[in-house]
Amino acid sequence: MKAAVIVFPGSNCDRDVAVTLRDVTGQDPRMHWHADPDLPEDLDLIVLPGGFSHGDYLRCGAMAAQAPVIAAVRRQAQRGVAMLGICNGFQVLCETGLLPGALMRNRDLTYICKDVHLKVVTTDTIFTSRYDPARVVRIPIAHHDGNYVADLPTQCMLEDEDRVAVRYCDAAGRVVDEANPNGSTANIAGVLSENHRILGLMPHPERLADPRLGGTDGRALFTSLLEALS
Ligand SMILES: NC(=O)CC[C@H](N)C(=O)O
Repeated sequence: MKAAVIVFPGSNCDRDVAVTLRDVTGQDPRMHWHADPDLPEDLDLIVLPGGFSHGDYLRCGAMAAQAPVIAAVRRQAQRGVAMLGICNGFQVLCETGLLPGALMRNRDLTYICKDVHLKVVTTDTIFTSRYDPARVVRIPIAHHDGNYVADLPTQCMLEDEDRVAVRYCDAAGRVVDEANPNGSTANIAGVLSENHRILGLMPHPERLADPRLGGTDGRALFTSLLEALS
C-alpha cells in the first residue's frame, strides 16, 4: 500500500500517523510537504494529519485548504484515491469542500483532550471493515474546533447515503447527548465522501494503535485500509 502524508506548517500528528502506517503496512509513507504541488500518481492512500496547520489562524484548515498541493489532492480525489483526514485533516477536507459540513468551535468553547467512546456506524467501508459493529471503540480526541455542523438537507443526505462513519456514544454504545463531547450535529465524529473513499475523522486512531500507548482500538482502521488497498 503506497501512502503519502501531507505535512503542513503546524501539523503535529504527521509522524504519529507515519509510525502507525509503517507498523501496520510494513512500508514507510512518503512525507509530502504542502508547498510541493506534485503528488506521485501511484498512491493508494493520502493522509491529511492532525495538528494546527498555519496556527489555526483564520479558521482551522482554511489556509491549508489553499496550499499548492491541494489541486493535486483534488485531482486524486476525483480519480477515487482513498483519503483519510484526521482532526485537522478533517477540518482541511471540509474547507476544501471534499467533505460536506464544517467544524466549528466546541460547544463549551474549551480545548478537549480525552478518550471518547465511538460507535462505528457502518463497517461497509475501506476504513472500517475490520471493526466489529457491536463493539464500542475507545479513541482519543484533542481539539477546540471539533463541533461538526451540517444543515438539515446535508444531514439527511449523509444518513440516506450511509455516510456517517462514526458517532460519539457512551460506554454502553448509546448515542446520547451526554456522550457528545463537542456539540457535533447528531453526535457525528466521522464523515464519508459520496464515493465512500474519503473519510474525515475527528478522533485520532493513530494515537491508540499500539498496546504500548495504552490501547489498540485505532488499529483496525489501518488494517482495514491495508486489506482494501493492497
Ligand atoms: N488534534 C488536532 O488535529 C487539532 C485540530 C485543530 N487544530 C483544533 O484544535 O480544533
